[in-house]
This record gives sequence, C-alpha cells and structure tokens, in this order.
Amino acid sequence: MRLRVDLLPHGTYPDVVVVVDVLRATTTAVTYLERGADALLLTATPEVALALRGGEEGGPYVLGGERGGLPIPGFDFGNSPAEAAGQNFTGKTVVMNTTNGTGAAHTAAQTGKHIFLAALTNAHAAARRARAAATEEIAIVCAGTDGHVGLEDVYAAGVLAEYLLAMGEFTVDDGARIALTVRRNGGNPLEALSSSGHGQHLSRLGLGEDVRFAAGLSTSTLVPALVPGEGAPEGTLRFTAG
Ligand SMILES: O=C(O)[C@H](CS(=O)(=O)O)OP(=O)(O)O
Ligand SMILES: [Mg+2]
Repeated sequence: MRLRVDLLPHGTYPDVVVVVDVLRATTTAVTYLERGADALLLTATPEVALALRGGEEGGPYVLGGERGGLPIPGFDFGNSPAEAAGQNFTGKTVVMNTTNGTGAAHTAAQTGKHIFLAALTNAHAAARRARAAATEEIAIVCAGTDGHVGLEDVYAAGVLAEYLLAMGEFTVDDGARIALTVRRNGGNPLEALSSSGHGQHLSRLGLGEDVRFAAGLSTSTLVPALVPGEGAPEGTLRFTAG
C-alpha cells in the first residue's frame, strides 16, 4: 500500500483521496455534519450554490462559504466552524463554496475512486475510513491557500500519516516524509495552526476562534464521504457522513 501526500492538489489519483483544508473548509464541513446536516453539496462556483437555492427561502438548502475569508453575499453563513458549531442543521443540506477546499475536492473527484474530507477534528476517523477503503494508494491532498502550500494542511497531513502508519505497512513518498517532519517538529496543533500564515490572517480578521476550534484533535468521528453516481445536482459533489 502506498501513502502519498500532495502538498497542493495536482495530478491524478488512482484510489483513495483524503482532502485536507484545516483552515477552514474541511473543519467546517465536519462540523455541519456534527450539527445534524443530512448532506453537503460542494459546488464548483458560488453561482452554482446561489442558483441551486434560487428564490426559495426556508427550503432544504443552506448556503455556506467565503471569499477572502469573509461570507459571500447572498449566503447564509461564512466558512466558520465555530459559527457552525452553534447552529442546528437537522434536515438541511449545506451547500458549500470556498476559495481552496471545495476546489480541491473537485480536483480529487475527477479521478479518485473514494473521496473523503479530513481535518484535525476528524483525523483518526478519517485515517480509519481511508485505510478500510484503499486497495493500492491513499493520497492525502492538501488544499493550500491560493496555490501556495499551507502549513496547517501539511501538519494535518502528518497527523493523518502518523495514524495510518500505526495501522499498517506503507511505502511513503517524499510528500509524506515532509508532512511527518512538519508534524513532529510543529508543536501541538494549536501552536502549528497559530503559527501558519493563514492562521495569522484569520486571527487578524477576528476569526481566531476558528483557529482554536480547528486545532481540536480527533474530536469527531464523522467523515464526509463522496457519494458516487449521478445523483448530485450539476456542478456539485454530494458528501454524507455515511
Ligand atoms: O475560509 C478560509 O479560511 C479560506 C479562505 S481564504 O484563504 O482566506 O481566502 O478558505 P478555504 O477554502 O477554507 O481554505
Ligand atoms: Mg484553507
């Protein structure tokens, strides 16, 4: 079994892909499911999300997303796990569009067989799901920020790699070696996230609570998994906790 870490999304994926965007898309996605959402629809663009809901208020769709870290006009929520943790999404499908994480999921879904979303908050459960589904390779794909490598994602990839290596034998690539080195030398999760460029950016925006929330290690057992097939609306990927 191969274990690969892509520091940014690229290439093709033959088997399992674990998409990581700790700050903040995948942390928020896990939180939506924790707070009762039936499903997540990750859209290719904000326009797809807005068109899905149309003029329908009070329907099944709730929109969450950001640009520049701030909520998108017309959306109900930003991309904040701390905000999501205070809501009840029972009976709702959350439609998400963010700068980096939702795009990384779309890249992964072009070729991968099994796509999971992982954050620090669900890292152990995500590693177990990935190991159970994989037959040849687990690729951990770091979303990064605007095409630049993000320390927070590489650190989380190292946490996932540690869990996976404790579960069995892997041949690892240099991306995995880098992620493990960052994990082992990056301090605890809050220190690592707080020292990242994006963590500092969010703190400057007054979103430090999201950084603290995202640093919770394996606090959730929910793993968003892509539902294969044609069922999702065009331009969306449907994830559920099943
Ligand atoms: O919401 C976030 O933290 C980022 C937005 S940005 O990098 O500040 O533009 O989006 P994500 O897709 O979760 O990385
Ligand atoms: Mg990010």
